[in-house]
Amino acid sequence: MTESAPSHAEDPELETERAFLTRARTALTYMHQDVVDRETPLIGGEDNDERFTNESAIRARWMRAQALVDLPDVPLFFGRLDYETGTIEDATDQLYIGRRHVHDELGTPLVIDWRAPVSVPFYRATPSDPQQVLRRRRYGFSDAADLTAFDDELLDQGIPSGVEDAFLRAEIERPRTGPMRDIVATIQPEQDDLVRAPLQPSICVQGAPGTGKTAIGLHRIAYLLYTERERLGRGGVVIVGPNRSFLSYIRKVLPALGEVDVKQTTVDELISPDLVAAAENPRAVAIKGDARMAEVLLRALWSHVGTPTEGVLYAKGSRRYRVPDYEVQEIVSSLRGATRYAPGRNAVAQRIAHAVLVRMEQRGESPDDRVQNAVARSKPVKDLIEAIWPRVAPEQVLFRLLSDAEFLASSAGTDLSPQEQADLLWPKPYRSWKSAKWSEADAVLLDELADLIERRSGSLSHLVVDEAQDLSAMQLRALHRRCRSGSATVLGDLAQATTPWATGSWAELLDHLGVPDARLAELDRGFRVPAQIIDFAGRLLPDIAPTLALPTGFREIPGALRITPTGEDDFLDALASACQKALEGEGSVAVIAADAELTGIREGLLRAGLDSALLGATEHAMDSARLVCVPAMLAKGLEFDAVVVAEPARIVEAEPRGLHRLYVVLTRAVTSLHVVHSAPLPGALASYG
Ligand SMILES: Nc1ncnc2c1ncn2[C@@H]1O[C@H](COP(=O)(O)OP(=O)(O)OP(=O)(O)O)[C@@H](O)[C@H]1O
Repeated sequence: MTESAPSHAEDPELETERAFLTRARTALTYMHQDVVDRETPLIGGEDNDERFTNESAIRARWMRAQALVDLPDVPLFFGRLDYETGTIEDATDQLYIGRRHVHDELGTPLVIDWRAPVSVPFYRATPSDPQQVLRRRRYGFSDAADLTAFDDELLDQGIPSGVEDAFLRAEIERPRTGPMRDIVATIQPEQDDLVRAPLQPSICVQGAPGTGKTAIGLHRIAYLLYTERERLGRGGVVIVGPNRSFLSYIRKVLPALGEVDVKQTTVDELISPDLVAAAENPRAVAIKGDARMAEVLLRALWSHVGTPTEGVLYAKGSRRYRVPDYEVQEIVSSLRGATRYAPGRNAVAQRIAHAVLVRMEQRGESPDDRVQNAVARSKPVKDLIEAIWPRVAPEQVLFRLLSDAEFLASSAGTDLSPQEQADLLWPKPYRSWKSAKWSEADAVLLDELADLIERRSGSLSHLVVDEAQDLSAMQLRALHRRCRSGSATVLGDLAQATTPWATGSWAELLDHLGVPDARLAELDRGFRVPAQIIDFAGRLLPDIAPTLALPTGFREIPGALRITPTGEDDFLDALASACQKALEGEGSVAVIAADAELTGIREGLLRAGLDSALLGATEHAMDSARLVCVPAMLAKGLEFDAVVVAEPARIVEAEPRGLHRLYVVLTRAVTSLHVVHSAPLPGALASYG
């Protein structure tokens, strides 16, 4: 806790609270040891079911033990609610609220999980609606998780704390080192409403930078795993983030909340984990992400089904049965497009076999189902199907589309312009579909084709999609296929959409994701970024997202924003001194620049005398180095105490949606932003001053 929170250094009550903390810690250690020591009851036998049951039991015990590990730097409780005697059934009238449930050796609860219904008033009670709470106590902790302070609100007397904001502020301003922390002690009511929203309907949060979207998504998962563990356990939960740096940044939040079994991945890894992606031209990537490709693929696939010109002649002993060409044509055209492609082949075989059976019956025979199956598998039927409804792999279809201009044109119809078709074709085609190298955008198309050929089971129970505004229609469709009957938490900000294939509207995006009825909530109270910085970056909004409201900053910090114009020759010196200045403060520092400039900037900073020990090699050094160089393309979702932005004009020039990218870059700072530029500031920023 910083100085802004109240301190009670010599207070005997503080000593009592500390003693209680020690007692709770001991109890947790006991709970953990109990799970570790307990034998897992295993069932005898070695068949698959029994082995699976035993493995599941061992894993469940391991996970429980993991969830009960006491993390030394994470306080066990952060608040207390006092009720009038007798208000809460089966519980004491004083509840300590913490990250997980802790009980003593007799089973008496010591700390109540923040997710339990009785904890809700900690987040929602107000002096005007005390929800039967007499007193709400919040605790302050040192970075080493020592209890250092507390503050009371006497809600029944309508006395607000007066320092509630100070707690939140102190929490936000605690210097950043390493990965993201949980916000469980200070979740705000508008956030709590989304965290505790029921599993259905899905929710979609449009939120300005730093409004807590990512935090909400993670806490919501922890909450849902508490209230709906069984339903979610069936299919599992997956969090999809924009890239590995981001996933590494958020990796510790759920474990700190006791949840150690949630998969966190990127959309590319989820769709095609083993792909060694080939590079490709950005215009092709944008077209491949467009929803029109779904129609193009559908046509391309079904164009493999031909029109039969001959009937089938089936022989059994000396007898011959003929199904004429027009009847086979009818069968094929009634099934074309009516099922998935692969089951369609079987259906055609069965229908032809049935037509043979009818002829057998007409001759007084009495064939049964076995005969029908034998006919369906017979050579003449199989040969016919191979000729008119051939087996195809997704790769074969896409290979033809990307290498054969005529095939592409006939599949594209009027959906793609001639220029778009030209952009899609490989400049140098591969020799065969087996030797083709696929890009990430291709992998999504292959996924779509695979589903058109054979339906995917799509068993996930819940999907959290962070930075969803950047996903293409085709990626969203691929995600939907993995979670067909589940629900979703969709998080994003249209103003931060930097991909050329971004859909641009929540309605359209939710439709592609298969959750058109999701509840849409908008957040505009920014916690990360000081007000002056948000106001500065917000000048870009009328150009990049005119429909969105201007966000507000929760905090003002004097001197939070600095802008230094320089000449070209002095640029690196000015940048180095901005870094030195930023390093004088506490916490993490990032220099963010256009990707292509970064290596030069890093070398320039070292030449200008910046201590190489302080300077991490890449953004991956975030856990250890004080100062990291971050390419603008990877800044999304990250945050640093101090940010130095080098040459915004270069960031804007580097890509088609460069102004959106700049908006992302300018909103990463918790405490200070220093912009150093030799070229004029882009867009509406130019007139700032
Ligand atoms: N209620 C809160 N209490 C303390 N800290 C908070 C709270 N809400 C948000 N924060 C902090 O503000 C910062 C921004 O939160 P988060 O990254 O979740 O925002 P975001 O909306 O996802 O931002 P962006 O769109 O820029 O990625 C984080 O450091 C988070 O811990």
